Amino acid sequence: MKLKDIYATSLSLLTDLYQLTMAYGYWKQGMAEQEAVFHLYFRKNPFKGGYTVAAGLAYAIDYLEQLRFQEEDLVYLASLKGSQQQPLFEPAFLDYLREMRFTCDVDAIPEGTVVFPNEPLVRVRGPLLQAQLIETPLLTIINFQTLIATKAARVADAAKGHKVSEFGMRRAQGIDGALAASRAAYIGGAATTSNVLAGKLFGIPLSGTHAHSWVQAFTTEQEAFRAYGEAFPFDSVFLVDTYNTLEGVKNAIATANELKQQGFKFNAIRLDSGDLTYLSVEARKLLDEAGYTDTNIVASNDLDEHIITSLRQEGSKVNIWGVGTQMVTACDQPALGGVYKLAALQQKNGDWTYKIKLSEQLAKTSTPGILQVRRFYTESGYLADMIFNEAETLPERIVIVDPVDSTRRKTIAAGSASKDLLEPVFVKGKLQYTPPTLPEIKAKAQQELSSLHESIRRYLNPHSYPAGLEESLHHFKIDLVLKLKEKGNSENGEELL
Ligand SMILES: Nc1ncnc2c1ncn2[C@@H]1O[C@H](COP(=O)(O)OP(=O)(O)OP(=O)(O)O)[C@@H](O)[C@H]1O
Ligand SMILES: O=P(O)(O)OC[C@H]1O[C@H](OP(=O)(O)OP(=O)(O)O)[C@H](O)[C@@H]1O
Ligand SMILES: O=C(O)c1cccnc1
Repeated sequence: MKLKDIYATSLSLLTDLYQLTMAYGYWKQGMAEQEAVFHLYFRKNPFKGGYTVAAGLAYAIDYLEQLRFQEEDLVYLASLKGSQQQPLFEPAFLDYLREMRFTCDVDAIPEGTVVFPNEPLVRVRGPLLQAQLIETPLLTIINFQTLIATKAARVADAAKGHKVSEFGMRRAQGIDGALAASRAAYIGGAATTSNVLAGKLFGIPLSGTHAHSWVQAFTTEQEAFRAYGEAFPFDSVFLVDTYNTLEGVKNAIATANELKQQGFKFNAIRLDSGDLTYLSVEARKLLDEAGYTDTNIVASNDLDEHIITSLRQEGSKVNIWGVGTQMVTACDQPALGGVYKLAALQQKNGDWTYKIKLSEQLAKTSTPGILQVRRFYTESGYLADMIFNEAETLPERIVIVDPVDSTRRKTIAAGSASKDLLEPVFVKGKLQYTPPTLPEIKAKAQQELSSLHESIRRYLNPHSYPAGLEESLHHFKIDLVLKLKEKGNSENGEELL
């Protein structure tokens, strides 16, 4: 298998084996077409933060649009054997998969939206077999991009309006990790990427400086700067720390002076080691004294939101931040714990049976229903989010209950402005949604983040945004949990309304 073949292959087998074994089981039981509702949501904001930025929907749409079992996929599935060397799947099931077309309804919260724990980012309604099959790919796409967009939003917030350049490809989790991270980091707040393929594929603006090896390749540092400056008279950034940082700044200034007559524009220097506050302050003095007051100072070296905050508080003169490893790998929390849970199943008579997954911890108990998220807001920002069952009538008086601590409640004044966050994306398998462009998604994320109170955006013990269950849904869920516990957990987690 060559790399190019990986990128050309059908993605229909990009799922866990158990999705296919369950699909086979549902098909054998005659349950394949039974209408089901699943929700994709996470339980905790990443990085001990107060918010999350949704991302990855455009990838998920592409995945769902191509979902169709190809002959090569079916040949592979036909080759799979069980422990007694018997075929894992019978041919008639593979014929079913061959004819299968995606026919689910998918509703999703648009990319760039600020979201909170327990809110369905994606709701899938359709034939049980199909809706189950797509669990793993939806999670792999949405979990990762949402995580990285959130990390990037935190980094950009720390930079307080300074440009953040994403430099992460070399440390990213493989090729797709690098590409998806560049996309998500751009959504979250990075202004540019160094990943040229991400520039080509997604239209993200590129930026870059040069490496230490460039300086090492010449006899002297000044020769290296001169050569680079001649090659890029308007776009050079000199990396000044290969030997001695402040001597490097002086060499950069001398080179800029030399090339001035040729119209050279002294864009920036980059610092990549040492005490970035001290060195940036000293570098700024040298640059200003030489008349280069507009020359920028880029810093890199394992930066994250906390180091950037600290450097800013220390009075650093850095005004462009190159951030790689920590942002694209989300080093301090390398996965978002998004899950995909069955919440309702339709009976033959058309009635819904609501489903629940119990857990010892209430926080991990899923929410039954056909859920929607309603966001209440005022002119000055977001007020609260309510998760409710769209299939039931809402009471007059709106009370939102924290899903983990039911003593925390918020009553919403009648007539408050609101919008529902889940939007139709696929209707009966047909795409009905025009995905916004990447710059539009990025702009939305910026606007959304600015609607959040500062106390929710802070890193340390952020205020928790009121996002919870509509009161009657909360009661329904708790009653169901209690009933199931009484039955000793041995019976199906379900309730007919
Ligand atoms: N003034 C500062 N305040 C807080 N953190 C800083 C400051 N200056 C640099 N840092 C951070 O401290 C860490 C320094 O790491 P380390 O000591 O490994 O780098 P270095 O020795 O300076 O450079 P390198 O190993 O890349 O040559 C980096 O994450 C850097 O961003
Ligand atoms: O530190 P990051 O946030 O990941 O930013 C990207 C890093 O990649 C480059 O150096 P590289 O890591 O190749 O070498 P270095 O560690 O010796 O600087 C660059 O000089 C940055 O330091
Ligand atoms: O352009 C840069 O300066 C760059 C790119 C990738 C990694 N580190 C730095």
